[in-house]
Amino acid sequence: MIRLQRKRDEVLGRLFEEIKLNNDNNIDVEKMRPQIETQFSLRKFEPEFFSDDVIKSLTLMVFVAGTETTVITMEWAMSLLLNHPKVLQEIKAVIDSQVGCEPLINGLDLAKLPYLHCVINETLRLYPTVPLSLPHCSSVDCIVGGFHIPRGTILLVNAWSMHRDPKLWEEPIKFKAERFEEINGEREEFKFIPFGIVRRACPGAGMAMRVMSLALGAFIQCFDWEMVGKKMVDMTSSSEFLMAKTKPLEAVCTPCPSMINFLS
Ligand code: HEM
Repeated sequence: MIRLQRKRDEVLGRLFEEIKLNNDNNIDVEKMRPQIETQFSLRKFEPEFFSDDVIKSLTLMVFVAGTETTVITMEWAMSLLLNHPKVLQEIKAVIDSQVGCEPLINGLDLAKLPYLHCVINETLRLYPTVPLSLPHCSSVDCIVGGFHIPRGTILLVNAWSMHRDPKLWEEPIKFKAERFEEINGEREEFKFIPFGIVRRACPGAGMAMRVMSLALGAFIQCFDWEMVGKKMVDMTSSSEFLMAKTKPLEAVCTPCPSMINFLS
């Protein structure tokens, strides 16, 4: 642990030095910029709070909370699409007609691809990457579902079972992305909570949805995807804090003829 922490400190330290060198005399509060730069610029106003250690921890949190969750969800989404080739073809057709071959899909195109958004939501419903969310602690005595919960109890919310509850969802086990076309807002009835809810909900949810849509969109725009052999992709999940696939996804991708110029 100590060795790893030192290594982590070195990497972040180098990143800090680079940013400090580039920006020492050049801080423009209005400009869009990476999170670390923003924190450095805030140090001017609250030097005691924004110490190197605090900035390092906040930066690290974004890596820890943001990378694996996003990658695991994309792997689930791609696996579901391979097992449902018609849905994959449908998205591909929309990308071909709405975005075309060049340039690569960008943020503005996402508004034209609502179905891709539904596919990611349906993936997060069936395979919520953080199935038990993060532990919370009750701040007062309360009664939930008839159970008395004393103040100070550590609580886990089982998003996985809520997302598959037949009382809340029609055909809950079925992959049916179109169900999200009808759901008005992702927080409807709080039955869909892959990012938690309210005050301590995931602050990276918007970014995660955007990054996943862009990456999956680009994969589909650039390549034709097929399963390896005739077997369906194995969808067994691990039972860890982050719910990953037990068997990593293997797939065959071939560059789309129309994208070869762009890709090369
Ligand atoms: C598919 C991707 C992601 C999923 C499924 C996910 C899910 C979650 C969940 C369930 C929580 C706990 C919410 C609660 O306590 O009720 C959480 C917290 C958090 N997430 Fe995410 N997340 C994702 C991506 C990201 C990204 C991209 C970032 C940052 C760029 C991020 C940063 C955080 C942070 C900092 C917290 C802790 C918030 C707090 O305790 O107040 N997450 N996330």
